[in-house]
Amino acid sequence: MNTIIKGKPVADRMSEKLIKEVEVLKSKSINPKLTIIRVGTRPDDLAYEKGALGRCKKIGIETEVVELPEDVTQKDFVKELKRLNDDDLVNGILIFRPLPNHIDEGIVKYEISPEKDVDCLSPINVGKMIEGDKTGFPPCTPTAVVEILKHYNVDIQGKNIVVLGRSMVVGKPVALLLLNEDATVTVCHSKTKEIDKISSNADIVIAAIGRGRFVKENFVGESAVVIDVGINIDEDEKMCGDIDFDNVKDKASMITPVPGGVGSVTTSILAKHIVKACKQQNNL
Ligand SMILES: NC(=O)C1=CN([C@@H]2O[C@H](COP(=O)(O)OP(=O)(O)OC[C@H]3O[C@@H](n4cnc5c(N)ncnc54)[C@H](OP(=O)(O)O)[C@@H]3O)[C@@H](O)[C@H]2O)C=CC1
Ligand SMILES: Nc1nc(=O)c2c([nH]1)NC[C@@H]1CN(c3ccc(C(=O)N[C@@H](CCC(=O)O)C(=O)O)cc3)C=[N+]21
Repeated sequence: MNTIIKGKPVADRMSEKLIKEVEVLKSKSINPKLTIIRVGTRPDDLAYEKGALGRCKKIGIETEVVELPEDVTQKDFVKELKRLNDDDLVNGILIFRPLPNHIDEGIVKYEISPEKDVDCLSPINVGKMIEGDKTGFPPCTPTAVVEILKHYNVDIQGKNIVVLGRSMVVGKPVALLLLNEDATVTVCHSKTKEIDKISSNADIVIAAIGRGRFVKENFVGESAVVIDVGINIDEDEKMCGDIDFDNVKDKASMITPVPGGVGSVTTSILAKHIVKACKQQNNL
């Protein structure tokens, strides 16, 4: 028996709570605001932008997109970022990644104000995440994974969790967040040997490798919980995850779909971070 665990109920429950919180802020003449910095028009970025703007609008969060040309200089990029850091009306800044090659993320990450860094680009927020300091902002997608597990009452404490992928965007932070929730975490990557054996021993498998339908039933133990973070486009232009859903679904006890899974919760976490940043900046 398996249960398909969808993102929408998680996102909807979070939204309801956020709508009320924003109403309270607005009654005090405080208007939470997100500013997105997008360089160029990558389809990935545009997909996320559409979801984020829609979600914020529903919740009552103001939004603005600063669209910079593909050939924007590093100097102009940083100038724009500093302007937003100094703008008291902007509570959260989201910079789409990856940035073009000529803009050095290693410099940008030290420029964004940690108080407005709602998707964990700043090393200050990375440090807070490692320490489990709740005043920071862990990245939205890994936080969405933890939120889904908690929403569906999946035990995390003491469980063996295998994370497939070790990027700074998903794999590494999700492993740290789950470690902070008292799981025993194993992180696998492209150099891991016998990855299917390791993965199939886990109580919970989290896939974030960026390869469409790569993970088959031999990666999944009987009754494991399977969380699919992947967003890929297949040969038929259809969105699919890193998990081969049809191949795995009967073996898993719970499994997230793509679309309709983790991706749909990511934008709610972003909205939650904006409200949190806004409150912190207003000493509430
Ligand atoms: N739902 C959402 O909101 C979001 C979804 N995503 C999606 O999540 C997925 C992962 O994204 P991201 O982390 O940025 O991707 P990256 O390409 O940055 O990282 C992929 C990771 O997977 C590992 N990997 C690649 N191939 C294999 C393999 N065959 N076996 C084992 N490990 C492998 C890589 O290992 P190594 O380090 O050794 O190279 C790397 O650590 C993508 O599909 C992306 O679209 C991303 C952001 C948000
Ligand atoms: N700093 C930064 N953080 C990111 O997390 C980040 C980024 N930059 N750059 C771009 C990629 C890509 N990405 C997507 C997220 C959701 C959808 C998506 O399609 N979401 C749908 C739901 C998809 C589903 O249902 O699974 C929605 O919001 O409605 C797509 C792409 C985030 N990224």
